[in-house]
Amino acid sequence: MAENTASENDVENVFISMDDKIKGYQVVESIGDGAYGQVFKVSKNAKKYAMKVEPNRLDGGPASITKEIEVMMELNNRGAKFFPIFETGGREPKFHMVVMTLLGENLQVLRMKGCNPKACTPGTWSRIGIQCLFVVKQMHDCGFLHHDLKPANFVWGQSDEVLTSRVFYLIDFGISSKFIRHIKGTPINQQNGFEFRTENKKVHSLVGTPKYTSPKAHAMADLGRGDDFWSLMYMIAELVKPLPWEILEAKMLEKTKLKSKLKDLYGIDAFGKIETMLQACTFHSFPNYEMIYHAFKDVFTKSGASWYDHSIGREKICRLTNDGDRMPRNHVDCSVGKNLTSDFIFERIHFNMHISRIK
Ligand SMILES: Nc1ncnc2c1ncn2[C@@H]1O[C@H](COP(=O)(O)OP(=O)(O)OP(=O)(O)O)[C@@H](O)[C@H]1O
Repeated sequence: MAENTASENDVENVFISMDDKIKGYQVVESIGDGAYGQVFKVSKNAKKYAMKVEPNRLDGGPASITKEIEVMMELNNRGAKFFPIFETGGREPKFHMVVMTLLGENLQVLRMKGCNPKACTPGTWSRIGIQCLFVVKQMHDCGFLHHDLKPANFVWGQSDEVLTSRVFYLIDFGISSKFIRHIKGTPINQQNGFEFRTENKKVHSLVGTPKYTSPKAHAMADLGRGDDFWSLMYMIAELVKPLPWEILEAKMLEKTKLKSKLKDLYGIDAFGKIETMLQACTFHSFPNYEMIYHAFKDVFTKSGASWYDHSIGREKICRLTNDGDRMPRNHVDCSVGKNLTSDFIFERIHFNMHISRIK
């Protein structure tokens, strides 16, 4: 779906079986499939990890895992929370691979397991919206755009991790990009040692997954932080009710998306001002994160839901109910959203805050 996808015929044939050992990691089971390759649960020294494997391209072209490793390492080094931790990675004879923190199920799967996959309660979708906003903002604060925000790329922490099993992590940085660059001659960690990279006047292919890409992606514009938020807004709107372009493709999808209004997708007039704000965002703009936060927060408050409700949809998923019963409730850190007071989210990292003022 995403940019740069090589077709099956353009890549090495790679068959990984459950008995294989790769760089000392024992393959345990397959846990995910994507456009670029496969993801396995692996183990080493009694610890479990996730390993993503991407077959080499026959034309010798770059592997998206190389970019993924670069981004993951920088997010880790900058202390960004709720991203997988890089363990090891690199090139094998027939494929590239990366080993990282093993996380839980993705939002797409969780939604399908809920009692009504087509509609979550306002308390649930607003809570998820706030958590996802938090993690995306951290990525932006580190100077990166994700470019492929969609339910399959938000995953819960592992089910047996008390603190993180109900918090969304962001994965898949294969087409992420940096919108800032280091100014030569300044110390690498100095806050004001960065500037915007040059804006591309035109891009040549659609970046991201068509269902969730921003209107500007369809116009082949160089994307900025606001465009990640279009994707996030579409992704959360899909938890409210199916998107009008759900089953459409190509031109019809684009046409329907461009004439749809966020306030109608959410059925809430107040979401209209988020649309206006995002429409005004350029490559350089610092989106109004606070406006999005308050829109979700208002819905959450009115819903009367609790931060400690672990469900997706109206009914708790069986496995979660069982885990939840055993857990000390006040120790479960699904309260990440609860802690997102203005202070926490808006005066936290601000690594590139000054950049918003450079034009
Ligand atoms: N660290 C992880 N822990 C647990 N599951 C993971 C992890 N990384 C990926 N997965 C699972 O594997 C799926 C595919 O992973 P990923 O999105 O990274 O692959 P991809 O080939 O880049 O996919 P895409 O088609 O979106 O480009 C995810 O949706 C998720 O369910």
